[in-house]
Amino acid sequence: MLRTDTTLSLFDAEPAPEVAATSREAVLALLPAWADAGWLRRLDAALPAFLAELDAAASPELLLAAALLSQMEGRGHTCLPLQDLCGDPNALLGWPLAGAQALAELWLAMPAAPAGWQQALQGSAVLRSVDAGEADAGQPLVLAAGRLYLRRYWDHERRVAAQVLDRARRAQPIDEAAAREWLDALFDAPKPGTVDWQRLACAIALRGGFSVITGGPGTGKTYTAARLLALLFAVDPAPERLRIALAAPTGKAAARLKQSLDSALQGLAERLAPKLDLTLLAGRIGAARTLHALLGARPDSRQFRHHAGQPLDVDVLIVDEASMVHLEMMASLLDALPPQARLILLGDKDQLASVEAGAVLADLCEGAEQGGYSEQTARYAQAVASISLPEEYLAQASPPALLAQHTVMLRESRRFGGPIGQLALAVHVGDGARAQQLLRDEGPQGRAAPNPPRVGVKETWDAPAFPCEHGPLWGLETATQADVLRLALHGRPGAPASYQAYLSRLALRPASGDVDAHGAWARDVLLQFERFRLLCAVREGPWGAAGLNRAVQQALAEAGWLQVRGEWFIGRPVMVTRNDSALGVFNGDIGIVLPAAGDGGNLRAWFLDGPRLRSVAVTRLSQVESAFAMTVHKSQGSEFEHTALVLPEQAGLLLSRELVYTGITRAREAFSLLAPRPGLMTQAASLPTRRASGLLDRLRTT
Ligand SMILES: Nc1ncnc2c1ncn2[C@@H]1O[C@H](COP(=O)(O)OP(=O)(O)OP(=O)(O)O)[C@@H](O)[C@H]1O
Repeated sequence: MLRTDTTLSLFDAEPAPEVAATSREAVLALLPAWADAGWLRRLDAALPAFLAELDAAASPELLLAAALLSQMEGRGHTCLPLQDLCGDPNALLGWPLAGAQALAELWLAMPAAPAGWQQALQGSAVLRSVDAGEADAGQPLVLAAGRLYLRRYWDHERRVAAQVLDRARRAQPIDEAAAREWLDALFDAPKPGTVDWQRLACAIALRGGFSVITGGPGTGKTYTAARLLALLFAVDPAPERLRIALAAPTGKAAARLKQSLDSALQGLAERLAPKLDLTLLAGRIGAARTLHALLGARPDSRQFRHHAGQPLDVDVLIVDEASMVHLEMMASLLDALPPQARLILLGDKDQLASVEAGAVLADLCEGAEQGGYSEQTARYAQAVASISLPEEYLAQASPPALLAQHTVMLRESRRFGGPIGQLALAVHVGDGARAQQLLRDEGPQGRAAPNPPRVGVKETWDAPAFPCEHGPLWGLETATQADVLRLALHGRPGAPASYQAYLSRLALRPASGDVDAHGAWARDVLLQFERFRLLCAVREGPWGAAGLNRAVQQALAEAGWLQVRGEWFIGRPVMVTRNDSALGVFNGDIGIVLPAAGDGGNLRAWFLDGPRLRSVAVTRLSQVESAFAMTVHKSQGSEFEHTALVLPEQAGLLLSRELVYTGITRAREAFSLLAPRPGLMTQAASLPTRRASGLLDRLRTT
């Protein structure tokens, strides 16, 4: 289940002196030292101390397990599976050598099998054993199905699974003849011997209260969602009252969803006229919002305005970029959705999960590649969508999993067939050698351009020119920070988009006073900035987002491109790091600091939400960071003409297959990889991550 990449086994450590048992005091004494060494966070060491105060009889096993659980939760896992803890603790925890050795010594005094752990954990006043049938008395820890949870995450998992399954079971009444007629109108006639997965996705989403449409970049998730909305609208008995809402985890992803849906609906209008008036449908679709805004986030609170007692006013909710929706948010969303409403999740199951705990979409889509459709689903697909599902997509297990009957994976990319798609595929299947070959060999076949001119840049950036023989893909596996800076400012042959595009526009500020021209200028600067981005695997260090932000900013100041004066200066790109619903800015929003229109305009951060331009006085923005470089995590939901992925010297478990895949799929026309030493990408491609969670087991219902 979990990655087993580690080369060190805990038990390879020097044999430690025989330790028969340990005490709670001994464990509590060790943990702060482990936090000092960086193997645990302070928080992880503080939790057992707190639990020991609540329960003076808590076992040493419980205190150690609580610290490890807290650390796991900080890395995105929702629980500590005892089986994996006993099987390969090192692979589970991913500690560096010194940490693994320290743990190995303590390990000798710990139970060797899950049953031993279970016994040592049970009976404490701070733990509720669901397996032992204990009642809920508000205990902070929960032991269920051999997994140790922080109470909160156990509760979220339970609620998400119950809600998803309930909604999937809630069959919607269907007039099959009408559905067939509309699917024929919405899609071209099925080609014999092929499966139109988009058509199937619409048919499947029509019959349940819950459905998932997954697929890689450009496979037509939004295109399909537009057709699905038209279908739902067409077959609804009272379409004029249908309330449709759109949402995504970030403002940018929400704006993209709305834009793509609008253009897909425009493309459909002619096809469906005069049978269906899509302007009426468009009028029923609300603005695309962030999930926080949709649910009604309250300042400094985890509670939302909408919940089961005050549900959302919606009949159909489409959530895009669902891979970024973490467990807690999914639980809140499902709670707030009226029971009869339909939820349609769109997303790429292979992308990185959110930084927060849980990988809900990946769990929901387990087995989506194989289909796993029941005979009943196959009959329905034939009757309603005229699709004959090949044997290989029918369920091997009997009875078939319920959720598979509500999930469709789109398989043909319309935008990503070229070299970038091939590279993403190679990484996705773990073929690092092929990925490297693509980065080395992908020549432009005549498209080579000379190195772009270098303007106003210090000599240090002018190391030997980047090679000319590369097209959309390029990798430099012995890169220096100067290479990264040079690429950021000049691009490379085959991929000219760089920060130079927006920097050169900064100088074109129109005469003061002309508000329209000022707005057009701000828009242009923002759009040019969005053409290129440096993405990092990590935040800290010279190869991390924070380090590169400082380096790029300093280099641009030295080169005279930016007049850096204090924190706020014209041209500083900023990323919002905390939702502020009062200001209307949300975590992940990217803006650029520019003056307000008018004489000596005060500095404002300007943002683009799709076509809408807005600005916020910089004095009101407290939670932002520079955005020349950003982590791959933060880049989800965005695409850039040219994306450069910078890998760090050391990233431990952070450097995963999903991270590199997500970085590559942010590139629209060109992708560059910069790494300080060879082999990092191959290593990452061989390391798939699976987050520990009990959701999958709960969802494996038939
Ligand atoms: N069946 C189809 N026929 C023609 N064009 C299609 C079809 N499906 C998708 N497209 C086109 O392919 C492009 C990508 O589609 P779309 O944006 O819906 O993909 P997506 O999976 O939502 O992408 P993303 O990964 O960016 O979210 C769009 O230009 C869309 O119009």
